[in-house]
Amino acid sequence: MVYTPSKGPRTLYDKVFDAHVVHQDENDSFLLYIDRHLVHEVTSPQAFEGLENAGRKVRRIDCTLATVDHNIPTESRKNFKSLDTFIKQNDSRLQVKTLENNVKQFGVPYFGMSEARQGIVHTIGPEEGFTLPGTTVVCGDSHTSTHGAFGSLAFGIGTSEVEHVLATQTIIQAKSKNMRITVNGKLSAGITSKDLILYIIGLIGTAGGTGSVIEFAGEAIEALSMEARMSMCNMAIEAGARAGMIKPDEITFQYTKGRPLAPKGAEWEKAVAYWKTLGTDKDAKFDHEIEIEAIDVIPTITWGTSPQDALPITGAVPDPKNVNDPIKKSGMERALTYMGLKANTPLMSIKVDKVFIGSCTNGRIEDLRSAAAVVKGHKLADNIKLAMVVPGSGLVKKQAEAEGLHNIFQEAGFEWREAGCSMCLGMNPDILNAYERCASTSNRNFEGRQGALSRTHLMSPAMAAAAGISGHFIDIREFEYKSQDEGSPKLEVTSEDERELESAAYDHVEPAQPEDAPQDVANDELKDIPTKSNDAPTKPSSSSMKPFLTLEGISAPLDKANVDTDAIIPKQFLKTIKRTGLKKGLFYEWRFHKDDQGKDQETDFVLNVEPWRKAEILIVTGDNFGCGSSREHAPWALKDFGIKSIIAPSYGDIFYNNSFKNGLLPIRLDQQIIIDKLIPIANKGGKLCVDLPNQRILDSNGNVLVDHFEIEPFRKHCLVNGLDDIGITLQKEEFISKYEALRRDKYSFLEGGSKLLKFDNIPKRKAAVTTFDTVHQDW
Ligand SMILES: CC(C)[C@H](C(=O)O)[C@@H](O)C(=O)O
Ligand code: SF4
Repeated sequence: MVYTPSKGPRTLYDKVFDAHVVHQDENDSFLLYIDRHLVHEVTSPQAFEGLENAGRKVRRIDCTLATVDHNIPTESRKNFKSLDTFIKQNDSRLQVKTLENNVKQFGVPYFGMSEARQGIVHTIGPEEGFTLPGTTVVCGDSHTSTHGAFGSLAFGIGTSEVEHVLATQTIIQAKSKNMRITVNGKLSAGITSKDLILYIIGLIGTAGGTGSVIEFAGEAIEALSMEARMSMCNMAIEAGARAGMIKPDEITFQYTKGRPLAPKGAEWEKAVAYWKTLGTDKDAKFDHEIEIEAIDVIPTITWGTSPQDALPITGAVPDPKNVNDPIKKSGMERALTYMGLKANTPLMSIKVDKVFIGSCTNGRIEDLRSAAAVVKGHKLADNIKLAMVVPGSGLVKKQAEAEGLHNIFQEAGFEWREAGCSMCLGMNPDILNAYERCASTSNRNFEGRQGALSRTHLMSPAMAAAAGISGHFIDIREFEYKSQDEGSPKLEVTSEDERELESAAYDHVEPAQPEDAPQDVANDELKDIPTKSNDAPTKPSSSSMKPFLTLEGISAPLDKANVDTDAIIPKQFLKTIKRTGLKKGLFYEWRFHKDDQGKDQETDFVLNVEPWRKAEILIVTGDNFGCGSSREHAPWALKDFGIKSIIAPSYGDIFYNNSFKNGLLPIRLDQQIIIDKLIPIANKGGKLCVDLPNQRILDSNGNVLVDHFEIEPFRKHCLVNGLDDIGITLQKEEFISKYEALRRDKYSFLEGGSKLLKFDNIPKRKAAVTTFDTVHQDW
């Protein structure tokens, strides 16, 4: 179907969406062109494997950029010789080496561990100018929303979609709703965008943005630097939104100009002229509008196990006694127990064990500057067991060192680390021990996130640094700085300073490379990397789906809200390079506890008890099932256990999407209907029948319990026919090529992409890691 964008006033999201429609099908499902695809080691192995098994290539290596971030140790790389000696955890090493093998095989530009430009995907994209205004950006990672700070449409995808994008450079999408959050007035001195976004999530909740793309607008947003805008959009996903976006403006252009991959000369002018047209039109309609007064925002931290558990630092731990909703009340009680907190305790009296400054939310140069300004001249409090600063990228680290920030941190007792995700989710050795309390600048405080039974409090870099110095949470506005004399602390950086420092960050000289990196990766013995899956009878690719028609099976109740994907499958199970074998990890922290010998023992969690051990349908009473991370391991684990359908009031967007790609049917139903009609049956372990063709739910006697549930026609079509998305999209080659021709002309400033990256340290003849000469590959 030919797509005709609306002629009326449009939002920023509408405009970027419209500019990328390759094809619209009858069912209101769109094929969107993807300009930028970031790849990391956790969510890509199965995608590359699928590609290889189907004999497909990466369609646009110039639109693809890979790096390693989640699994890598953050200790000094001075003695880095090879991945074999440096990464001690076998599964982490395997995942990193698998990516190195894949980028080599498929010719994808890649920043490996011996590259100064390596870093967290969401830090390196903007740094390199790979992320550009008005583009579509995807990555197998939920915090891809970060890039929306440039006015790009940026969202996280699952592994099946990573494979889809690698193969076709497109993605199948439904149009989201438009939501605008306007922040009027100016933020008070010392209040950061992290405080603001925590405040917003506290207000609208982690499901507040579900189904929507949020545009952040208003005077306070326009005054933010690009890095501060990135922290905001980074956490849009924590508000349940598909993406967060901010209109590109002079601040955006200044930040972007001169980046290695930003357009130059006439192409730059052409690009800016286009980018200036992207702002929301005056009379454009939003489905939801929220207005906030900046003056109301004060330093904000979280107390519980969800980012929405945010409170002003002057507040106290909430009391479940004051809550009527039974699901909320029990969630609050559980969070208090988990966090080891008593109701009504003033937040500022809570002591801290560890401090983590870093992550894709707050691991950029401005974040480190504001933390260093706090730390300068102080020492860590005696009760702090560990405080670490982990720059978001090698270039951030270099810049910080050029400014002497590392000395400030180290003199105060902080550890100064190498770039990576680190303790944000602890897939590497940086984890909290059980019951340790951490002041963290990351974005998620889920149970077990930073280590089993760990306790995370989210806050801004300045607040985390101040907690380290004080030993307990403290209001940054009352903190006594010692560094006024030298022009520090800089809670705000003037745009002039900023420009100078930013350009310095990219004016780097490549460090001398260790002998066997990365040009010699080709010679590395990648013996432990299976290039083909051994344990599956059929080759796994996204095409191996059985049709879903009716399902009759035992139903199990789950009386919880905001079940995040970290809870569905904790991080330690993400290190697999396969799609199978994840049954043990499903709800791991809830299903198992350790006995005295450290062995796993089953708890009385519902899925450990007969008859629910054989449950095929999960009935969830609370909202927002599967929120958080984009890990497709969540539906893989559910399927591996035997769950084939989930019924809940609402879902995290990415999880919802990922489920369909794996033949797992998520059904949205009104909470009251679930509680009244389905839960009584599930509580008894009774059977339910999901009839997808007729969109209804019956009991085992054939009585209709729900005579209609909604499902998008395209998704239903694919499920009942067992259709493979990639196969469907490949039939639209004609439209994709046509779009690419238009793009080469109209958006010529996007051409070139990551293939323009220079790897000065890699002698041409040995450039095995990347093959830049093939831009458009034929199928
Ligand atoms: C590993 C990845 C799938 C995950 C995400 O999607 O967010 C991770 O980055 C996280 O923060 O939990
Ligand atoms: S949220 Fe944490 S783990 Fe996820 S990409 Fe960002 S830094 Fe990495």
